[in-house]
Amino acid sequence: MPVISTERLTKRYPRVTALDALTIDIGDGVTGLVGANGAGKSTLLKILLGLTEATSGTATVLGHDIVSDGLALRSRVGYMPEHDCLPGDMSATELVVHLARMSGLPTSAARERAADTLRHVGLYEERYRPIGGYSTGMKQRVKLAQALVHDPDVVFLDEPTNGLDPAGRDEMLSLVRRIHTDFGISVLVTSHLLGELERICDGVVIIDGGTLLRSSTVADFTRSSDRLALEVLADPDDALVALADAGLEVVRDGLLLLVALEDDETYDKVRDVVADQELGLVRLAPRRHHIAEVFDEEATRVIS
Ligand SMILES: Nc1ncnc2c1ncn2[C@@H]1O[C@H](COP(=O)(O)OP(=O)(O)OP(=O)(O)O)[C@@H](O)[C@H]1O
Repeated sequence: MPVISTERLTKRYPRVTALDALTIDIGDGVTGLVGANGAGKSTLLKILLGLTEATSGTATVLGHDIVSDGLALRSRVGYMPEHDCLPGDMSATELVVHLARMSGLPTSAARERAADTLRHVGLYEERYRPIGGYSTGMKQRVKLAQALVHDPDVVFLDEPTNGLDPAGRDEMLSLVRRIHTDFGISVLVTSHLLGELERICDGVVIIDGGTLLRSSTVADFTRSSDRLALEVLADPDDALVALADAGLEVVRDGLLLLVALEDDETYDKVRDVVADQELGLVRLAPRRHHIAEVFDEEATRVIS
C-alpha cells in the first residue's frame, strides 16, 4: 500500500490553480517533493493534512481518506511547517512537551519523549532557554522535534533547510535521513533545490505549476544517463574519432571524453580502442549524473 496516494487532486484559488489534477503514489522511505517556489508543494501538504480543502480529487495517507478519516490520519502524521511559527517566549522543552500532550501522551511520557526528541535533533542545554533567542538552525530543529515527538508513522517536512547556511543544511539533511534509517518513519520532504535531496532521498517527485513532471527513484533518475569518463594521453579529439569509429557514443568535455554506458561491454570496447590505437590510458571511471543535470536535460528537451 502506498504511504500517500492522490487521484486527480486539484486546488483552485481565485487567481491561480495551485494543484492541477495531480495523481501520484508515494511509497515507504524518504521521498523528495521538488518544485520551484509556487509549484504547489505546500498546498499539497496542507491538503493531505486537512488544513485546507481540495477543490476536487481524492487522496489517502497510510490508507486513511483525507476527508472522511482526517483525525485518524493526523494522529499518525508529523508536520514541520515551512514558516516561522514558534512562540518566542516559550522554551523548546515547554513547547514540545505541550505539543506531545496535545497529541495525547500522558505528562510523564510527554516529558520523556520531548527530552529524547530534542536530544535527537541536537538541542541540549539550550532547550531550556526561550525560543525567541534561537538561531534559524535551532528553530528548524525545534520544528522538527515537535513533528517527531508523538512517534508518527510518516512526517511531512516543508523546506526544512530554508534559511540555513551550508553546514546547517548538511546537518539538517543528515537528520532527515536518520528519521527513516533510525526510526523507520516515512518522510516526505519538500525543497526547491533538487540537488540537495538526491543525497538523502530514495525517490523524487517533481511538480511544476501543480502538475507532475516526473516521479521515480533517485537510482532510476541517474542510471538512465550514466557515462564513462575517459582520460587519455593522446589528443582528446583523435581519441574521440577513434572511439566513435568503434561505434561508441562519445562527447568531449574539456580534457575528458564522456562515453555513453550501454552495458558492461562498453568498458571492454573502450579498453580495446585505447590499446589498439595506443591512446595511453590515464583514467576510466563511471561518471554518474546528478539528478539536477538530468532534470536540466529533460527541461531542454521539452523546450527545444
Ligand atoms: N491561500 C492562498 N490564496 C491564494 N493563493 C494561494 C494561497 N496559497 C497558495 N497560493 C498560491 O498557490 C500557488 C502554490 O503555492 P504553494 O505555497 O503551494 O507553493 P510551493 O511550491 O510550496 O512554493 P513555496 O516554497 O514558495 O511555498 C502559488 O501560486 C501561491 O501563490
